[in-house]
Amino acid sequence: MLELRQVGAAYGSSRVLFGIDIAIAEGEVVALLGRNGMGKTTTVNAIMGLVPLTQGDIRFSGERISGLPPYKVARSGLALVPEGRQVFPNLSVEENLVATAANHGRAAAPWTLGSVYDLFPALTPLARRSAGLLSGGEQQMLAIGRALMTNPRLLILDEATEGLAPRIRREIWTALERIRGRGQSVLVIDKNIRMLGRIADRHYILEKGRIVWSGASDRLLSDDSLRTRFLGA
Ligand SMILES: Nc1ncnc2c1ncn2[C@@H]1O[C@H](COP(=O)(O)OP(=O)(O)OP(=O)(O)O)[C@@H](O)[C@H]1O
Repeated sequence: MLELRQVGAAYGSSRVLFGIDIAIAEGEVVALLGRNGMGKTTTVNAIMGLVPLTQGDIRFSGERISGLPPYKVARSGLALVPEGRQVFPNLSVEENLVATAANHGRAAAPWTLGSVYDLFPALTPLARRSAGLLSGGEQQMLAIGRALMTNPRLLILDEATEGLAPRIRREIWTALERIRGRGQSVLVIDKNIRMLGRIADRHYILEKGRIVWSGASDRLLSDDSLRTRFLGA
């Protein structure tokens, strides 16, 4: 469904990605791993059209999406929950959820307000509260809920559990398991290798802008030297 072929990207003259190949099939949950500064966020920003490519191309459902502006990439059925959870602070929770709602992926059983509140019950009593007044964890749930309401064919999560209290992290991981259970395709960046090992089908490890390893969860979890070498974990 998503295919990156020899993707390169740079900020000005500073090259960050050097010919990356990634493939995600329909219904797969794939993790992108690597230490800080290795190019994970740049990769997802390149997918979303937020960073221009210096080489290679990106295809989604067979169509070339590299070179398209971000709104067209989103319309093709991709949704990114960026680092630092971006919600509209002056809109209520419910207004945030409906503001960009759509069915870009033409889902047969689309996400609705009801199914998002069911996924994140903590949001239900907050429906009318301004999003800017929510805690960090509630804002993250809202950011994920808002992305789901666009009914993306591929959901991309960049550090969705970063900086949150353990209880909230657990709620988000549980929600991700349920999202996965609906057959949603997901590309996820996170530092929690154990949880990713449970949730993701396959993993890619980025090191200085290159994919240095890819494989299934059991291989990642059983190979201590691999994790120490590339992830410091
Ligand atoms: N807007 C920018 N302008 C210039 N350089 C940038 C910019 N954003 C990131 N970089 C650099 O690109 C490299 C890759 O950064 P990126 O954010 O993609 O890494 P990451 O793997 O997502 O790391 P982290 O976990 O810290 O977010 C780093 O060396 C970073 O300093």
